[in-house]
This record gives sequence, C-alpha cells and structure tokens, in this order.
Amino acid sequence: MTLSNMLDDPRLFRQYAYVDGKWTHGDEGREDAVVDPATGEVLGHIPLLEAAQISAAVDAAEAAYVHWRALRADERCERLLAWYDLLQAHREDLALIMTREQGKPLPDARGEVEYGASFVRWFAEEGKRTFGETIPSHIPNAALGTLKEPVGIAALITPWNFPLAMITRKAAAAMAAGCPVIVKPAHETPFSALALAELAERAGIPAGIFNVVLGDAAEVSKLLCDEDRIKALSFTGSTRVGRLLIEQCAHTVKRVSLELGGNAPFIVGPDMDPKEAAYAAVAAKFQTAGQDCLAANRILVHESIHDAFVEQFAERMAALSVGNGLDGEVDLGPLIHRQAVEKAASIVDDAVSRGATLVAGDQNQAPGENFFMPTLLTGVTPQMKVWREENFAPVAGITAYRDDDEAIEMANDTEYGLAAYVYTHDIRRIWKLLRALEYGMVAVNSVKMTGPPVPFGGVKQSGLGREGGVTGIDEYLETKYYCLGALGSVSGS
Ligand SMILES: NC(=O)c1ccc[n+]([C@@H]2O[C@H](COP(=O)([O-])OP(=O)(O)OC[C@H]3O[C@@H](n4cnc5c(N)ncnc54)[C@H](O)[C@@H]3O)[C@@H](O)[C@H]2O)c1
Ligand SMILES: N[C@@H](CC=O)C(=O)O
Repeated sequence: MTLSNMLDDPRLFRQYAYVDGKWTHGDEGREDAVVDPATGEVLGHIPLLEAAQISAAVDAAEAAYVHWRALRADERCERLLAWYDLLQAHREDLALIMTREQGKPLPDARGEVEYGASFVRWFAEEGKRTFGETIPSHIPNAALGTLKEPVGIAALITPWNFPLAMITRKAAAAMAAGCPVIVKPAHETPFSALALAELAERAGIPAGIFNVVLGDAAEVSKLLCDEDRIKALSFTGSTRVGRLLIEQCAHTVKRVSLELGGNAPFIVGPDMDPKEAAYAAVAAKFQTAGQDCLAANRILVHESIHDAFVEQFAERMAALSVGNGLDGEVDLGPLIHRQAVEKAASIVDDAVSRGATLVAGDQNQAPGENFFMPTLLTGVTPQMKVWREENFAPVAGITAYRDDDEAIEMANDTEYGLAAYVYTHDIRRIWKLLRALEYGMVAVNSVKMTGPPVPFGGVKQSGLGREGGVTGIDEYLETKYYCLGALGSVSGS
C-alpha cells in the first residue's frame, strides 16, 4: 500500500523541500528515491536543491528572524505548544511514516513520536526561563549584568536512526531561544522531517522559521557550514562526519554542537542476578535493531557469573522476533540499508577470525536482504572491530573481567564517551564506576536514561555540548554583558 493511502491525513506525506513556508522542488529537477528498508519498495521521491536554493533558505531565515526574535518568549511558547499538540494529534500517522522510511517497529515509532514531541513541550517552557543575571558591580556608580540573546540562524543536520526526535530536540530549543532553523535531515528519512514542517506551518510557526532543505549531503552541509549568516551548527551523526563539519565550520567560527557516535560498555558486577542483568543487557543492545547511539556495544561481565549470564542472554535474545516493523509484535525491524548488513557481517567475521565464539546469529534465518538476525559473540577482545567500532547493528559482544579496575580500563578503552551502563547493587562499586567511567552519561541499574529534563551528550570523540535539560537551550543563546555606567546612585547596592 502506498504511504499516503495508509495515513489518516495524507497531507503529512510531502515530497518537496520546505523553504520560507513554501513547498518547493529542485530548480534543476534533480530527485532521489526514498525506499522502505523492510521491503525495498520506493516510498516516494525528494528533490535535490541547488546551491542558490540553499542560499534562498538562508535569506528566508534571515528575514523571518527579525520578527521571531522580537516576539515575547510566551508568544513563541504558544506557537511551540500548538506544534506539540499537533504532533500528539497526528502521532499515529507520524509513527507510520517513520516505520515505513526507517524500519523500526511501529510501537517504537510511536514511542519516538512521543519522545520527540516531549522536547517541543519542554523547550516551549524553557524559552520563558532564559534568564540573564545581575552582577555586583566593582565599578563605581555602575550597574552590571547579562542578557541572553538568540545566537542567530541555526543549521541542524540530523541522522536517520531517530528521524523525528533528533530534529525536535534541536529545533524546539533553537526556536524557543528565538532562532530560525534550517534542517538538513538524512536522505534515508526525509519524510518525518517534512511532516514536522507541515505541522509547524499549521501551528502558526511563521514562514522562514522552520525550513527543511534536501540535497546531496556533503554538498548541502558544506554550503550551510560555509554560510556566514548561519551562526550555529548542531549535528547528530557519526564521529567521522562530525569531524569534517567542525573543520568546515572553522572558516566562519560558528557555534558547533555535536552529538556523535557511541561505543557503550555495559558492566555487570559479580553481585548481580545473571538473569536480571542479561535481560537488561538485551534491552540495552537491541533497541532500534542496535542502530542506537546508546546501544550496549561491549558487554563486560564479571568472570564469576559470565557463563550463567551468557546462557540467560542467549535465551532472551532467541525470543526476539525479526520482521517488517508494520507486522504485529516484531521486536527488530530491518537495518537501514544493505551496506549496514554487510558492515555487520564483516564485524562478525572479523571477530570470529580473531578468536571470538559465535554463540548465536544464523543469517540464513533473515527475513529479507536488509535484515540481520540478533547475533551473540563471546570472548571479544580489544583487537576486534566489534570492540573498537560502534557496530550499529544487532551484534552483541560479551567478555569477562576479573575485577573493577579491569572493568574500568576495558570500558574506557575507546575514543568514544557517550553513555555507559552499570549493573550492580553494591553502592561502593557504583560510586567507584560512576566516577571512573569517561562517559557523558552513566545509567546505573536502568536501561532507560533519556528524556527532556536530562543533559544528553558525550565526552571524548562522542561530541561537544549537551541537548535537552536546563542547559540545552544555551546552545542557541549568546550572553551579552552590559555595564551601565555613570548612574550616580547605585554604588554599594
Ligand atoms: N549522540 C547522539 O545523540 C546520536 C544520536 C543519533 C545518532 N548518533 C550517531 O549517528 C550515527 C548514525 O547516523 P548516520 O549514519 O545518519 O550518521 P552520518 O554521520 O552518516 O549522517 C548524519 C547526517 O550527516 C549527513 N552526512 C553524511 N555524510 C556527510 C558528509 N560527507 N558531509 C556532510 N554531511 C554528511 C547525513 O546525510 C545525515 O544528515 C551513529 O554514529 C550514531 O551513534 C548519535
Ligand atoms: N537513543 C538516542 C538516540 C541515539 O541514537 C536518544 O535518545 O537520543
């Protein structure tokens, strides 16, 4: 069935870019097909914009900025809350669009719509709390303080694994701060971004404030980075592309926020019930078929419970079902494309050739060419790709450790530093690991760790800056210091 026929509101399925409040095709008629990763069916086509059209998007944002930043914070809040209400009202259609273009199971897509909408509500409110400060003056008869002002136009470049929430977590913060945004979504998943644009328009977000540009990724991103009128770049994606974008933004000295790759360790202490820990590890590994920056990539289990843990993990993993995300109770959908399947296979081959044991993962059972069956490797070592690289696939690597110091050394043995998981009930061990782990986020005895109130982000080569929480909006604000001199009577106040 065509995607638009599946929707209650077919106007949410748009095959254009969205610039200055207008649906637009490419000036040269260039297009790209978007496919359903579960079936290979072409879902639709998107235009590839030309350089002059990207520049026109910046013109539109520049013009719209004047009025948007002049609104009161509560006026911007109302428009963002109207957007939030529309996301909620259309959540089923948004989830269907996401499952068709990204592949994730429908319940997970519904969860992402809820998650993505929650950032809009959060930042709508946070926009009203962008407080400056007063500074006790060291200058006679002067009043000192700070104001918070929007940084200017923000370019947002986002990945395909969370096609909606990775946009709203940035866009709502920027728009609440008073900034217009130009979104460049991943070409695999443009339709969620375009549905967001349709709903932004219906919510009364003025033309030029929320723009979606499409085109060749490297070309469009370079144009956005080179553009001096764009003052901030926020990127979520791989560390490889993040490095490239920092370089490209250097010429115009932009504010750069980066949410990059992860290589999360999942540490299981000797005091844990192997079954409880194994079930949690399966949940932390296989969300979004392992295509999650928070996925437990390296599972480190104390040697005293290693074998029992592996047995429980394998049993739980065997119960996971793989198939089209639209089908009933599926746990894992497809990977995003064939190259991702080939990369997963090469990571498994590399591990086995270096001595890992393939406990489970028969790829002959895969229900289609973009699917990868959940795979379990034991005896993984730092020499293997499964250890060094973010595998971004349903491939779990387990290894045993002797003591806490060895677990810490293993966990930190990576260039990444996004998220880590710790499972133990020993408070001394918890505190020791929490302090020693070189990660921006540590979840103890919990798989779920994200949401609007938390500062999401990584250290080392997993990124710069934080999204969400009370500081997320700061990525889009400048601090202006003021000194009001010669006031006559304020000294000593
Ligand atoms: N830290 C986080 O919050 C977070 C969240 C989601 C995903 N991720 C990371 O994203 C990665 C997976 O997503 P992906 O495959 O879409 O990442 P990616 O880096 O390949 O692509 C991300 C975005 O950059 C664009 N892009 C690709 N090549 C480019 C180039 N040469 N120049 C400029 N732009 C380019 C893409 O079109 C897309 O819009 C993983 O590493 C994952 O960990 C991180
Ligand atoms: N699950 C992450 C996205 C990573 O890929 C999030 O919650 O932001």
